[in-house]
Amino acid sequence: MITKRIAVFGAGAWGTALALAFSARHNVILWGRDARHIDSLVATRSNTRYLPDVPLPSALDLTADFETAARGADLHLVVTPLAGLRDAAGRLRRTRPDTALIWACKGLEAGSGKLPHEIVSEELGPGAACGVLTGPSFAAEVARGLPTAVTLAASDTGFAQDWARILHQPRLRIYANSDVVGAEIGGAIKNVLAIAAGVSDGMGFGLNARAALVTRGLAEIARLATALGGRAETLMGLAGMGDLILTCTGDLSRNRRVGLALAQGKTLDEILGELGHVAEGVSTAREVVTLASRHGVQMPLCAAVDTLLHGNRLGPREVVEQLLSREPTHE
Ligand SMILES: NC(=O)c1ccc[n+]([C@@H]2O[C@H](COP(=O)([O-])OP(=O)(O)OC[C@H]3O[C@@H](n4cnc5c(N)ncnc54)[C@H](O)[C@@H]3O)[C@@H](O)[C@H]2O)c1
Ligand SMILES: O=P(O)(O)OC[C@H](O)CO
Repeated sequence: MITKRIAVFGAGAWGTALALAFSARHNVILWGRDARHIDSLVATRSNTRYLPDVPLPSALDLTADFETAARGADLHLVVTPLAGLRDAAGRLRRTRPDTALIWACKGLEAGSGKLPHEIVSEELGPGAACGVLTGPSFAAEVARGLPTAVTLAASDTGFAQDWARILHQPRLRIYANSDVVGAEIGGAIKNVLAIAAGVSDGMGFGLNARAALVTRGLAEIARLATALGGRAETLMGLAGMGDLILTCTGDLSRNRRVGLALAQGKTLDEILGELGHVAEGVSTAREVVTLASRHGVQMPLCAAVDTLLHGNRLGPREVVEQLLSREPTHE
């Protein structure tokens, strides 16, 4: 077994869960940007704000100093919301230009619509040693050691295979893949569709409607991914169908919970205030509509979510009626 020094950036639910899981076999340091939050983790040996009821092992180091975390690590794992990836990659370029970087954030960058690997390439240059960790994985379950399987995708197959082997554990299974675009599109768009599934379930549309939504949603994801150069089979795997099913059906999903609350008539501001976590589907819904239209890809479900979240005050029922009145096409 090879032991590595791993720096995890982002002390929210997912960063904490991954730090905990990897600390079973590696030397892990967890960085958070808020010194007071890190002080509370140090004092209580738990992350009561983002991942309650899970004790942090004594072997897990904690810091609010970015350079301290970055300096000695063999692997830099960025698990901030997507909004923090550009800044983290830029800081790594300055402190550790030789970085091996994996990110676990999902989404399209607000404003630019860029995928995570495009952000990283702009910050670190095109030849950086890097990849994305994604797939069906609720932090609370990984933190409890429940069996989980995810994808590590990198355009350099050797990087994906090497780090998948190093990070793999029996209860956190890691499958290597070389399709970064497919893996990232799967992870980004399933969050938008989970909001739709929450709305549908919250309005009592039933199990048939949810199955239709997941299936037609997967078709939307695959159309966009292939238009951008991804592979259709990636979307049949963990990073696509696997994560879509989990997030559309599992009530641990923050994105699904946004949809459930919209169906109750709550406003987006109220919902995000109460959630206390990031729900990446909210900003990704805006960006995916622009990206899809730029590539001539039809994504009616994602467009409906965007209308509901950011549009001209149509309620869930009107948006669903609009969708149902569309002319059916070939499957
Ligand atoms: N929670 C999960 O189950 C899960 C699983 C897989 C992937 N993800 C992805 O991981 C990413 C992080 O999710 P999370 O669940 O940990 O979120 P979270 O809301 O639980 O925590 C976010 C953390 O990041 C910090 N933060 C916010 N903006 C930041 C920024 N600009 N720079 C640095 N830190 C910042 C917050 O202070 C907080 O500590 C998201 O992209 C999410 O889609 C989450
Ligand atoms: O809670 P969500 O909706 O952000 O989903 C968490 C993970 O992405 C599930 O794989």
